[in-house]
Amino acid sequence: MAKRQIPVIVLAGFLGSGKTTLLNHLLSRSGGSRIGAVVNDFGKIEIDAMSIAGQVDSMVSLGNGCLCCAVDTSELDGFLEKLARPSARLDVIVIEASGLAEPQELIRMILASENRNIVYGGLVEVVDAAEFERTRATHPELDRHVAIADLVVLNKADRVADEARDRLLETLGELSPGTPVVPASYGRIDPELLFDRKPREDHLEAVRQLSFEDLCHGDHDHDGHLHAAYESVEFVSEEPMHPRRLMEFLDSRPKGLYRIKGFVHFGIPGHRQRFTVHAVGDFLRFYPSPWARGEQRLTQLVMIGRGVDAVSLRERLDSCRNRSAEQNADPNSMWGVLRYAQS
Ligand SMILES: Nc1nc2c(ncn2[C@@H]2O[C@H](COP(=O)(O)OP(=O)(O)OP(=O)(O)O)[C@@H](O)[C@H]2O)c(=O)[nH]1
Repeated sequence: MAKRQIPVIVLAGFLGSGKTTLLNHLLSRSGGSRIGAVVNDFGKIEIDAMSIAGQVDSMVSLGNGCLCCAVDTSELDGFLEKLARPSARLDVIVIEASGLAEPQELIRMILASENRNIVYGGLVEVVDAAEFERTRATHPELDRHVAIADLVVLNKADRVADEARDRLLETLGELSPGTPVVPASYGRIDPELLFDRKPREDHLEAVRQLSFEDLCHGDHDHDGHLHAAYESVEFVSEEPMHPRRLMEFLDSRPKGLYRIKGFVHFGIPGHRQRFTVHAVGDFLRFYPSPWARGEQRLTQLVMIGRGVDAVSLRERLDSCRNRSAEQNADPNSMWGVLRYAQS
């Protein structure tokens, strides 16, 4: 009997569209299926990997830079080899691309892999219903990503009115005729939609054609990639953060700073939990949760944007450190943070 090959699904979508949320949903709803994940963070601190660790059957993390730019694909091959070994007993492997990755490059790497245990399983493109029209105006490349998808998830449907959602469904349908588009909130889609989906031949053809063009033009050009214009800035503090000052920073964050993610330690009595923070465009949320046992109380932030001044960002965040959190434990100081908190 022929050996079953493990499908490798690419999960892509612009910064903050909800890829990690969707992956976590899949992991919690996988039933008996065993899922392996490859997580590719854009920033140096692996926030995405930390946000899913613990739930996954097998995970490898590739931080600091887009996987789609790997000149040497042996790194990804090595990871796939590790995940696809029979002893891992995985049913499916999901590659969560960075929010700035070029999915067709990742698909090409999978197609080029000589690993006989795997097979390309399709592209799932996550679209942020609240941000898509704006993002696509600045990044027309996103249309191309939707066009080669095998499943489009119109995520954050809860953030738009019904009419806007219907318009978006229509637009997405036009961008990728014949491709299923499913509206979702918090990535809650039926896992069966992914696992039994075969990549469309015409989409694969489009990717292959690109590959041929690239060959004709020599080395492919990363300047045209989404991430060429973006940079990430990291901030780490062992000292707790001052809630009011941090809120001032977040409320006046520079326009080009599209994405912030990470964990914040305030250390204020009554609020000593880990506050996961997410900003996507204008959206801002804190999610309080207990620290893991033995986890170091740290603030770790990754900020991703265009034309941002890294030095000034770090200076501004430095001035948010609360050097004596105990003395400055004003019970009202958390109010601004709690306004954006969601449990
Ligand atoms: N309201 C709402 N928020 C959502 C939904 N899905 C995700 N979010 C929130 O959006 C933020 C970003 O979600 P992530 O899953 O981290 O997005 P991502 O695509 O993995 O982000 P990057 O890896 O940085 O590109 C988080 O605060 C999520 O809780 C949704 O359907 N509705």
